[in-house]
Amino acid sequence: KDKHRLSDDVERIVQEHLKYVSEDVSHGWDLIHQDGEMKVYRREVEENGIVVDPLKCFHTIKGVTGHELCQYFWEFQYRMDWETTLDSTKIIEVLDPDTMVFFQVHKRVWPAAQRDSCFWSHIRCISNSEEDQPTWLVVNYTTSHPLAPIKSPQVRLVANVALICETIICEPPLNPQDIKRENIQCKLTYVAFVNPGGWVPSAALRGVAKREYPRFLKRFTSYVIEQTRNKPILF
Ligand SMILES: CCCc1ccc(-c2ccc(S(=O)(=O)CCO)cc2)cc1[C@H]1C[C@H]1c1ccccn1
Repeated sequence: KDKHRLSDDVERIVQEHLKYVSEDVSHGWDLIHQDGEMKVYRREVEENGIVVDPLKCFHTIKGVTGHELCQYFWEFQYRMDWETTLDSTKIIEVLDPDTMVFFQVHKRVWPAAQRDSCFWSHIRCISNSEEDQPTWLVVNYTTSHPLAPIKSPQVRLVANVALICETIICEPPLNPQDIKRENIQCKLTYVAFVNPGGWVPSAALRGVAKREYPRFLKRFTSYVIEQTRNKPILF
C-alpha cells in the first residue's frame, strides 16, 4: 500500500477505534434511545462549558453485510441520498482508493450558528480469523485542509466518527454460493465524538443530538436495505 501524508494518522485512529469498539457501555453511559435492535447510548461530557457528549450506537440489521453498509456510508455519490442534515458535501482531495478528504456544510441547527466540517474518510476491511466474516469499518476524522478555509460566520466542528460492522451468516447453507439475504445480518457499532467547535446551549444541543442521531442511523440503515434488496450480496 502506497503511503500518503495522512497514512500514520489514519492507522493510529483506526487502531484506537478497534480497541474502543469492544468497550462496554454498562458504566457511565445512558441509554437515550431504543428502537427494535437499535440502542443509542450517550455519556454527558463538557469541555470548557461546551457539550462534547460521546455517542455510541449498537444495531443489528437483517439482510445486509457490513461491507455493504460501510460502502454506502463511505461512497460519496450516495451521501445526499441518506444525509438529511447537510446543505452540501464535496470531495476536496483523494489520498488513495480508500481515503479521501471531504468538506461539508451542515444545515443550521437553531439556535446554534451554522457548522461546517472537513474530514479525512477511510474505509477498511479487517479480516480476522478465517472462519468468521471480516469486519468492515469507516472512520471520519476532522482534518484541516487549504481547500476548506474556515470562513466566519460558519463554525468548524471537530468530529471523530466510526462505523464498524461485523457480518453474521445465520444457518449457513452447505454451499456458500447458496447464501441468501435472509441468512445474513450485520452487527453495527457507530461511535461519534463531535465537538460543535463553539458554544451551543447545552440543553439545545443535547436535545438535537438525542433526536438527530437515531433519526440519521434509522434513515441510513433503511436506505442501505432498500438499495441492496435486489442486488447480489457484497461480502
Ligand atoms: C451543532 C453541531 C451539530 C452536529 C453537527 C454534525 C454532526 C455529525 C457529523 C458527522 C457525522 S458522520 O456520521 O460522520 C456522517 C457524515 O456526514 C454525523 C453527524 C452532529 C451534530 C450533532 C447534533 C447532532 C447531530 C446528529 C446527527 C445528525 C445531525 N446532528
